[in-house]
Amino acid sequence: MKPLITFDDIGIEFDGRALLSHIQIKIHEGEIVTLIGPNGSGKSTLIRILLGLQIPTSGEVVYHGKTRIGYMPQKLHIDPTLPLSVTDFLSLVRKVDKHQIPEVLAKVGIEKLAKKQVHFLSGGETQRVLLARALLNRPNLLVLDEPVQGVDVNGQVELYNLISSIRDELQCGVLMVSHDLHLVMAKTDTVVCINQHVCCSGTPQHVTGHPAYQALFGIPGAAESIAIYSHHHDHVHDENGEVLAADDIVPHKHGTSCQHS
Ligand SMILES: Nc1ncnc2c1ncn2[C@@H]1O[C@H](COP(=O)(O)OP(=O)(O)OP(=O)(O)O)[C@@H](O)[C@H]1O
Repeated sequence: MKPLITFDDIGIEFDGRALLSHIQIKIHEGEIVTLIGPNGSGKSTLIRILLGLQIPTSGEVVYHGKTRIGYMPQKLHIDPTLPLSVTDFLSLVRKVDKHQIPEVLAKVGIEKLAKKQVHFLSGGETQRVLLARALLNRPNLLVLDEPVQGVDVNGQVELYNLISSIRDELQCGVLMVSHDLHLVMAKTDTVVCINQHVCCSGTPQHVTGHPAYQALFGIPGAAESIAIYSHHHDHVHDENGEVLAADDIVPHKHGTSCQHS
């Protein structure tokens, strides 16, 4: 598979503190890469760096050839007093060829909503409109920041299936942020877990093949709430997110104040 972009040793600091360090990720044509990580771990910042909206403190994004990015943000922000149909909304995209609009609406399965006001759309319909917008101008890299936000579980599965079939059809690369590895797993080629640095990465099978992960996913009902970031790490972070050297890891000593058994 041909590489599309590489995050090459990306680092970024805010207020003198490292948020991301030495991030190395390559995305290929036809590959779905899912970024997971705790809240505030820098997933959206990494996407902002890719979009050129944030300058990294170190490293660079390498674009291998011509990259046309289609971006789907987390949420749709539109003035609720503004009457705007789905077609009007998609027409606002810069340099859009309006003839493409019915085509992208059909691709995401909402051609019937072309004239509907965007404020009256359901959560799932809104996400499909945002996906349709990302597909305008024929991208070869789709960047999706939490594409299933505000959608019920069945709708989430449908959206992941749709993203996967779009990838199959367009052979584009896909980089998406997800909070739910459990649902997205079947539709992902590569999972990258970031928490300041790349903690672990590989196929979902590789990540979920770990005994600690399997133990958590094996408990019905527990998976959704606790298993998302539960894979094994070969290192320990301190309270600032820094990786501790082996010598600095102090084993826990039980005492009278312990609240556990
Ligand atoms: N321009 C900025 N200046 C200062 N701090 C920033 C800036 N941009 C992001 N941050 C901080 O960086 C941290 C990471 O934010 P980011 O949105 O990238 O995390 P995330 O992993 O996408 O989180 P979530 O899962 O909650 O969406 C946050 O604490 C945020 O406040």
